[in-house]
Amino acid sequence: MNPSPTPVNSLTPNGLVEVAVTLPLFHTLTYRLPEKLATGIGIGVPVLVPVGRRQVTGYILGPARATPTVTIKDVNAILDSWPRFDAALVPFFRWLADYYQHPIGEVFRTALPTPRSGKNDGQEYWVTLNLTGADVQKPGRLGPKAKAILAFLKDIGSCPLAHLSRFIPRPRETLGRLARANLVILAPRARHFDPLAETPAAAPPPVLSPDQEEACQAIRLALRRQGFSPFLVYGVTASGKTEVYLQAAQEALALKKSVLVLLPEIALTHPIGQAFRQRFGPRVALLHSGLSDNARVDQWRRLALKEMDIAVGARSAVFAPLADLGLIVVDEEHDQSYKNEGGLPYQARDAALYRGQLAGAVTLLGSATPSVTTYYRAQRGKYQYISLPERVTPQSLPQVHLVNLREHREGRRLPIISAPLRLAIAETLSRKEQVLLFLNRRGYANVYFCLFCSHIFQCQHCSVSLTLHRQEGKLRCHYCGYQEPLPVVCPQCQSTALKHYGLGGEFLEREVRRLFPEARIARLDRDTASHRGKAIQILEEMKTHRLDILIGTQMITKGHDFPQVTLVGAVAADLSLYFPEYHAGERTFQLLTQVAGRAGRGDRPGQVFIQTYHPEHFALTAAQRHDYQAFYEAELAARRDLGYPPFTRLALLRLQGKNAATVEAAAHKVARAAQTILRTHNLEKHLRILGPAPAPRSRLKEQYRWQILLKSYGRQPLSALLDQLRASGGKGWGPDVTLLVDMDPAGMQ
Ligand SMILES: Nc1ncnc2c1ncn2[C@@H]1O[C@H](COP(=O)(O)OP(=O)(O)OP(=O)(O)O)[C@@H](O)[C@H]1O
Ligand SMILES: [Zn+2]
Repeated sequence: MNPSPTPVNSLTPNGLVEVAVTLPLFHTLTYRLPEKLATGIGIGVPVLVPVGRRQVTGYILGPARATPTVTIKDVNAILDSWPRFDAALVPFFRWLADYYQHPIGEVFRTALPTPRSGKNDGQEYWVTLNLTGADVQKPGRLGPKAKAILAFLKDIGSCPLAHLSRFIPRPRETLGRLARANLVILAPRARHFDPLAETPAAAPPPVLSPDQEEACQAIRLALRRQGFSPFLVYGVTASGKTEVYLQAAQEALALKKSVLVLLPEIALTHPIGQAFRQRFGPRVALLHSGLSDNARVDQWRRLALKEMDIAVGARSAVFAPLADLGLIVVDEEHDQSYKNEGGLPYQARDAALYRGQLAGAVTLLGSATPSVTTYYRAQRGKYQYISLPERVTPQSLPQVHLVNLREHREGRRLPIISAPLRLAIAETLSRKEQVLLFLNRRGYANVYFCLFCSHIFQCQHCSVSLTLHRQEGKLRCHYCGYQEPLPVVCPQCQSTALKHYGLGGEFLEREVRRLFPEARIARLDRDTASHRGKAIQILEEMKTHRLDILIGTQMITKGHDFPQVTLVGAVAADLSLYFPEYHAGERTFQLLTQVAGRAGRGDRPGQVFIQTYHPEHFALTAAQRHDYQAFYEAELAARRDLGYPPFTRLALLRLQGKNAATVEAAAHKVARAAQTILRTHNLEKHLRILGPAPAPRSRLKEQYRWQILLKSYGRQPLSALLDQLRASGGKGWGPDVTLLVDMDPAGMQ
């Protein structure tokens, strides 16, 4: 198919092009496209350009917007012939840079897969037989290896060289001779990676429930009308949202539009990708950072070249090069994983909404636990509201029990699994049904300390305590990766009375194995799923009932459809309540409702045990009663009182650097500058500046951190302040201090 990038040479008679270079620059640069490079090159093509003495990767955004007065340098080379994005996406990238106050070059660095390096990367050699079947018998003077190769190829015609080498060792030299004799053709081909190759055969689509039918009608109507049309699809767990997305995609494809589906977690892209592949075949691409670089680039290329027109992926798939975008689905829209930390700090759901607006696409935000902000907007009519209040599966929502841990001490001991939960697990196992245990903490214990002098083992690079990983015999920092062997004496008082508290998944697993030695048990968290494919494998084992009990962090709470799970235990439901964040209650309600939603999705009823010290907290009681509305109203009232989103917009200014004193000084300087701007621009009524203060994690990865929180009524005052601030901080805020703007921060940590 034709790559057909929008040609720039026809648009730029003077040969000047605008290039975004992958450097922390807030502006784009102008280069001349030499005649010899100009043919076929277009918007989105990666090029090599000189910046100072360096050669830097950049992307062509279009003809130069203005003719600069300085000398203009030439584009040095074209790195690849196919465009990474088309003209329609350029305004999207500009918006990202602008909204997130981020250097435009870095936007591209975050958004795009890196161009291939190395010559044959992404290509492989194929061997093809160049004879008719009869001729194969003829050539008499060939050695045994040559004959073996021809015989091998006779059956299959052609295959990758690597495949041939598995059967006929070291064939290259012989192949060279055969190629020179025109008996075989040896040529490179683009390597195809198909991450969804193993998709099992499809079951026929179900008969839609009346609610699903109604939802699909509304979405179809919007698709046919064409134009931006955002929806909140609020559907309880197992209400069949996936089927609604599939139906919507069907309609979009019928209208010759492309489809983008976002999921918050890599592990979820796989089953949903498979559901789309089953329905729509090989036009479905899978995009996430867990794929190899080559596979990712290959999927990207096939989308850009319009060989595929459905992209299913995690957060960064929001940048996927889909032309004629008609439908965007953001599943589990409430999920915090949509926020990128590090690099460009974008929120993929918010970015998807903007992309939908630019493309004139129907944009579906789906969740059983919509974020308060999304629900608020739907109530105010900004989004169309679709509700799927019932499960489509045979059983209704599970019964939820709150277990008050205060009442379940066993002597002086506080068991990690209370008696009621233990009994329920035993009964569930005896019925040959499955159990899911949720504990949102990794490792064995997250605090290791000296009983004698109370010394707490902390990371050398971060102001956080080290987590005990007992199996490995290590203390590890969950922020920077620092690790050390498990100490046996306290460095402060030389005592050997070292203890731990704050139990994590590793401990829970040990305990579960002890209590239920017969059960088949696995644990899924970032420790056990560190290598590619492992998470998918564990989830697959769970789905096919080769496991009885799955223990996991938030990775297992949402989206998954395990019909034989009838018991869910939330082991320490309060963990997320203790976070010093304004949305701690929201997060707790979401986690518990989602994990509860994994129970009873098949033929048999489900039940849920939530272990807590705060059974009276509204986030827990609402989760127990499956009462989103009650939770929402209580939460919204609190947000209004305290001036938090959706009533305000937040931005966090983070200052960081290696020297504590300069960072602190810079933080005060920024705060003073912000106050001045506030006064001079009459923004005081609309915006509040809180801080500066040391960040809750005052040191991370050797960087000292201070922060200033901006709370703004409306977006305008906030962007006015940030623009002014950037202008006044032109020369930087202090030696080796960086200022990062985190728009709509996910947390204050
Ligand atoms: N109309 C239907 N009739 C019967 N079964 C259906 C129907 N629609 C979907 N299902 C099945 O119901 C199960 C739950 O659907 P799905 O996983 O889409 O739920 P969901 O709404 O996305 O839930 P969650 O928010 O928990 O992810 C799936 O196994 C799906 O195949
Ligand atoms: Zn650390």
